[in-house]
Amino acid sequence: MAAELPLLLLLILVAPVGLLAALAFLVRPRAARIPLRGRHVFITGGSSGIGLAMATAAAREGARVSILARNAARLEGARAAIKAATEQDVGVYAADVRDATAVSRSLEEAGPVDVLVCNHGVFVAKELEEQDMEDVKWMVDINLMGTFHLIKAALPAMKARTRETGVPASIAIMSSQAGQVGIYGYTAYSASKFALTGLGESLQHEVISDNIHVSLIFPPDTETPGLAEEQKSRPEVTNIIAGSSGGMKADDVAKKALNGIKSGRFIVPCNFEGAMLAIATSGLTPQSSPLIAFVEVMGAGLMRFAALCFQWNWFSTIENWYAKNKKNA
Ligand SMILES: NC(=O)C1=CN([C@@H]2O[C@H](COP(=O)(O)OP(=O)(O)OC[C@H]3O[C@@H](n4cnc5c(N)ncnc54)[C@H](OP(=O)(O)O)[C@@H]3O)[C@@H](O)[C@H]2O)C=CC1
Ligand SMILES: CCCCCCCCCCCCCCCC(=O)[C@@H](N)CO
Repeated sequence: MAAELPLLLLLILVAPVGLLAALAFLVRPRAARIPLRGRHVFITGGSSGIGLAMATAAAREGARVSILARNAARLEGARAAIKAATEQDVGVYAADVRDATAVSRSLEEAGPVDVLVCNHGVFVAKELEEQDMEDVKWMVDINLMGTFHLIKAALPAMKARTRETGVPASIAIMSSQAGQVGIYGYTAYSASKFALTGLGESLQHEVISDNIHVSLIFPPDTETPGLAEEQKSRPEVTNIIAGSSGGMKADDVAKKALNGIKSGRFIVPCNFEGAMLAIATSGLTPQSSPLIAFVEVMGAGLMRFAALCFQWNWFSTIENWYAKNKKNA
């Protein structure tokens, strides 16, 4: 026994180092740094909430920022607010992401993009039975189809630009923690956000040869005008379950998002629960960090167990709520 002890200690030490070395060789795509200073950052939904916070932070870092949204007055308000906060002038484009022609026109006017942030998004939480199909279609059209329109329109010039400059570019997509796990009240919204993961994973394969890195950002409930509006009608059960992940401020989400983009991360969690969710749902997602890959490999079983505990808790919440409110009586 005493003779085997050093051997055992050696194994315990060597095994993780060996795994880390293997992962350093394995992980793909290769890590990249994507600078913001002096580059063109185009942010949809940049007139409010998370998009406005990202536009402000990017301008502060010395990027040339363009923002796109529908409401021209809110765009002008955002332009003034960013100017006041950073002394930078941003370009504003009034367009609806559902209108492919208007999106193309805006991108043409704005010029080639280095960092495309598809952040626009709409959400109304309701049980599917209570939700009109118009609202389902509205969320899918804006959150999913709008993102397709943007990427289709921006990609050719982005590719030409990376070829010309050799500096990596980024396509960032704003998902949600409701894009990692389905939640009561979010059938349409979650579907629109889960779809973005499929879009992003496939797209990363297609654009890696052009030195373009895709980032998917997964915020929890975040204090924004959009959330304030949503909370007026969000089902109580949705409120309780969404409360499993700590709420954030838009500025903090913006900081996490921009850091993720700059380090070329594919999955960008925003808080501690988000980090757990990222491990639990890592599946076949691209990963450029050996260290995070190590945590994913080691944490997979434990996070699956944690996930089952969360589901136990959520199903209990639903059961209790229905019992109390006699919905099924
Ligand atoms: N706040 C939260 O709790 C969370 C939000 N998210 C996601 O983050 C993103 C931003 O959310 P948040 O900041 O709360 O949203 P807000 O409602 O505060 O802002 C939404 C922005 O998107 C724009 N927008 C909406 N529809 C369209 C459209 N059809 N065409 C062009 N622009 C549009 C809005 O401008 P206008 O109306 O003038 O077009 C506005 O600038 C969304 O994708 C959301 O799903 C993810 C997790 C949590
Ligand atoms: C393995 C361990 C798992 C750990 C924790 C899981 C917590 C999940 C909470 C999900 C919250 C979803 C909020 C959606 C916010 C949103 O997008 C809306 N506000 C609309 O904008």
